[in-house]
Amino acid sequence: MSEVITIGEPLVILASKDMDKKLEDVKTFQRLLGGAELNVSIGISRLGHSVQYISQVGDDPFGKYVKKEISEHNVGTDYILEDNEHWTGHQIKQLVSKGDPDTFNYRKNSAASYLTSEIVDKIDLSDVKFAHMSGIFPAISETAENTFRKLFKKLIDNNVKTTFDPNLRPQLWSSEEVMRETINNLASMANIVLPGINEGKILMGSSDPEKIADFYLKGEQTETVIVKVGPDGAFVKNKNGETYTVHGFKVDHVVDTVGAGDGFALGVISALLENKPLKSAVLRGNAVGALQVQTPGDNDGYPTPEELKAFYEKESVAE
Ligand SMILES: O=C(O)C(=O)C[C@H](O)[C@H](O)CO
Repeated sequence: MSEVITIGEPLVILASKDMDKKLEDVKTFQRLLGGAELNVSIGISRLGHSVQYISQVGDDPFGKYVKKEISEHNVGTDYILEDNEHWTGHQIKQLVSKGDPDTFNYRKNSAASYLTSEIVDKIDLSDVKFAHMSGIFPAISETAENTFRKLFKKLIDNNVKTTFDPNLRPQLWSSEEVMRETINNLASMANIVLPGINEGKILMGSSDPEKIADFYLKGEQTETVIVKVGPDGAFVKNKNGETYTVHGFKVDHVVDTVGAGDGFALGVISALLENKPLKSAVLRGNAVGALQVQTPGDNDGYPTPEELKAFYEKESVAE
């Protein structure tokens, strides 16, 4: 039983401790936990909401670490299966003084990529108000894509509100064309679509936020599109043609940009769960994104309710 549900692949992140070193030259790594949809789950839980994370890990030390950490973050593990034939996915990540870090994935044939669609029949949606879906899980294998689509259909049939973050990972797709077609098709199944401007450029050929929004508003289930425009915040357009921009927050020192988009998604979802208006939810998305980029891990900057309140006070804004 939970308010939120999501599906994804957890990754053990081996984060470099050697500043600005190429991945092949790094000598010391720190073990952290990541995976976009897991990041969202961790942040939702930190803000006091219940969440179940659907996935599969290997019967290996990384799988055991991942499951233990997930429980410690108070994220539900009811739908995390164990596969004793495949290993848990992992990733190595650079430490950079500026820009986005280089990453390399060891996730081909991972345990999560073998999560079959039978799991979907076992999922109880009775208390679920939101499901967060992202373009990563359907990219990791055909099996994962089938499971993802079956879940999406069940969510629609049960009137569960859905958010969809394209989360482009070109290295996981067989071609850019397959990525574009699949992601755009999946986006049309979601109520709220959360593309970034760079993703818009790749997926529909424009970096104009309104054009991106208009493109995704054609989706069958889509009611609202929120386009992330980086430090400037986010542009919102809904089916009624209403548009507005919600400002971002200035960050003096960016430590690591990874996890900011997930922070945005969880900020929006958690605020909507608390019946805040969409504008406030988008502001919270921007706030959580800004907090996340100030920390080295993929999810360690997500706030508790008290930390979020303190951030708003410091920024002199009200939600
Ligand atoms: O889930 C992935 O593909 C990752 O690369 C791990 C990170 O935690 C994720 O990118 C953050 O969005």
